[in-house]
Amino acid sequence: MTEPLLRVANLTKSFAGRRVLSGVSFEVAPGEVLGLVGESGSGKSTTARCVARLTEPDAGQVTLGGRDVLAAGRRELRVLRRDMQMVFQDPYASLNPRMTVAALIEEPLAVHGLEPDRRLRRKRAADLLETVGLSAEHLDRHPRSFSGGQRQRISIARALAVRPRLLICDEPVSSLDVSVQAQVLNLLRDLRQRLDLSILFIAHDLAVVYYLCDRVAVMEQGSLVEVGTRTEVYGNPRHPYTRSLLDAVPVPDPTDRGSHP
Ligand SMILES: Nc1ncnc2c1ncn2[C@@H]1O[C@H](COP(=O)(O)OP(=O)(O)OP(=O)(O)O)[C@@H](O)[C@H]1O
Repeated sequence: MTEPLLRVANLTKSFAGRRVLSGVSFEVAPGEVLGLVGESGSGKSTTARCVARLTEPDAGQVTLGGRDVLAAGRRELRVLRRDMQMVFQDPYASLNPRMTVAALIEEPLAVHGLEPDRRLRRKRAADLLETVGLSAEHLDRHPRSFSGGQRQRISIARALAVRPRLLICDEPVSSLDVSVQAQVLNLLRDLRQRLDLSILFIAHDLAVVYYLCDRVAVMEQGSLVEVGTRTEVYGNPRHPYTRSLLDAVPVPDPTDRGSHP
């Protein structure tokens, strides 16, 4: 089996004495999309934040490409974070409204010292906008002149600027209208293939996860209760919690589709 890109083992976290994560373990292979599903409050965002070390877990291991994320010092953590970029739920909150699109996309390049030449940085920002389905003409505009879906495309361009190997997407389409959700999901699906990206994709919407993910991990009250391929989990859920999640919403019949989205 291929070496996983991301390996998470026994992640544990409490806030103010209340256990929020209890021994969470999973892996993401190179080029794989793993969906993390579960009800609100089950611990999905905390898991993502612990993986990127935006929240310090109490215990557990996280390795990215075999490198220990939780033991990394400041400099090494910066390098590791370049390889795992996050896309958040709310593109209205995550993009600084005072910055132009060019500045927003160029900022991570400057932070990581990746493209010192100003002209080349701008060229890269223009290319990235086209990669996410926008146009270089948008470079000098501010986030306020874009719709929610366009802003999420800008967030994705910003995340891709440093050429990460892993995208951690925390509910990236749940603040968008349904028709726009489909466009952003298509973009992620396309990017994953074109750039050979791995994605940890967090969502409470099971249909969205079914559409995009190869494997699915189901989280209940801070524990993973089931991990399997999309077809296994949706077609033959083993855990009662997974069954109750699936019963609550209409999800496409997995036997209707091929094995790959
Ligand atoms: N910084 C924090 N301080 C205290 N409690 C927190 C903190 N962050 C998260 N929690 C609590 O941890 C639990 C898990 O939250 P988390 O956001 O990880 O769940 P989630 O599955 O992502 O839910 P949602 O879909 O609503 O974001 C919740 O009860 C939440 O209130």
